[in-house]
Amino acid sequence: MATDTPTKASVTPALCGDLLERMRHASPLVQCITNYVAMNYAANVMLAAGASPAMVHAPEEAGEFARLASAVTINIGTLSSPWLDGMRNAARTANNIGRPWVLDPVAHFATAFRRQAVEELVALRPAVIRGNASEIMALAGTVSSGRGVDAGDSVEQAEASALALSRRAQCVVAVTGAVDFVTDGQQSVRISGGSPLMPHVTAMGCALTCLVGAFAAMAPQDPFLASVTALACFSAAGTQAAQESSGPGSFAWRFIDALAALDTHHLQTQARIVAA
Ligand SMILES: Nc1ncnc2c1ncn2[C@@H]1O[C@H](COP(=O)(O)OP(=O)(O)OP(=O)(O)O)[C@@H](O)[C@H]1O
Ligand SMILES: Cc1ncsc1CCO
Ligand SMILES: [Mg+2]
Repeated sequence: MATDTPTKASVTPALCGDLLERMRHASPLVQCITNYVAMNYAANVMLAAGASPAMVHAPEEAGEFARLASAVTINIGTLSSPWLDGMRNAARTANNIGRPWVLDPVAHFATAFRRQAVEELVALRPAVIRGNASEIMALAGTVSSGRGVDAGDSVEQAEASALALSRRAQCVVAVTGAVDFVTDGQQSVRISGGSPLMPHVTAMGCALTCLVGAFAAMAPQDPFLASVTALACFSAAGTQAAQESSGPGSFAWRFIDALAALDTHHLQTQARIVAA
């Protein structure tokens, strides 16, 4: 299908391929504060892609560790007070020393604790917010149908919210689902591919957030390119893995193999990135 279709946006599959190559070569250290569910899968996804993940979240060390990392990712999936302290410390350090950090506002609309935590974290200036459609709609103040960690809305329904959130929070917003949407408030793209099996494997979105961090580490001045590249890698690996999978179990491990085997040329010729 449409391969290297020129986009009005500044991102092309060729640029994504170059960034993948550079990321693999540098293998950036990324501090991933993610949830108990995602930790193992996300670390394996990062290693398969070529990054170096470290799941470091304790409040006593999260801020100190952020100094060592080239990017930080923060996911509130299994939030608790001490974890929130660690998140604050890491986000503050990242800001102070100019490291990009990525926010995944898992089910932030569900409880007052989560809502307040995410409000505070958004104020700490993430470079990218990555979430599913319901999470992004709710964060923009739109009525949404999310239930727990799963989306109840389509990405299409969330696009206007993503744009509004991007302008308000002054960051890139990446909404994922059947066709992903990424915007920095000025330029937007849609990325298609992947597989309907993906929402049936827990923590794929959380792992993707970590991968956005890996690319942001390599392109701190261009979080839009970093986000699109991570999403394009997931789409390409997801399409590939689904061809041989008999269900979500085999898909989960085949996806890791497909990500490790994803070559730059394949990404450059097969990525389906279209200006929105
Ligand atoms: N129906 C679908 N078809 C193709 N790809 C999909 C589909 N749904 C989700 N994806 C892909 O799955 C990945 C994870 O996105 P998703 O929106 O499911 O995250 P999430 O809801 O935050 O997941 P989790 O909270 O379980 O980590 C993305 O790469 C996205 O493009
Ligand atoms: C299932 C689940 N519960 C809290 S976080 C998480 C991983 C998917 O977001
Ligand atoms: Mg999620």
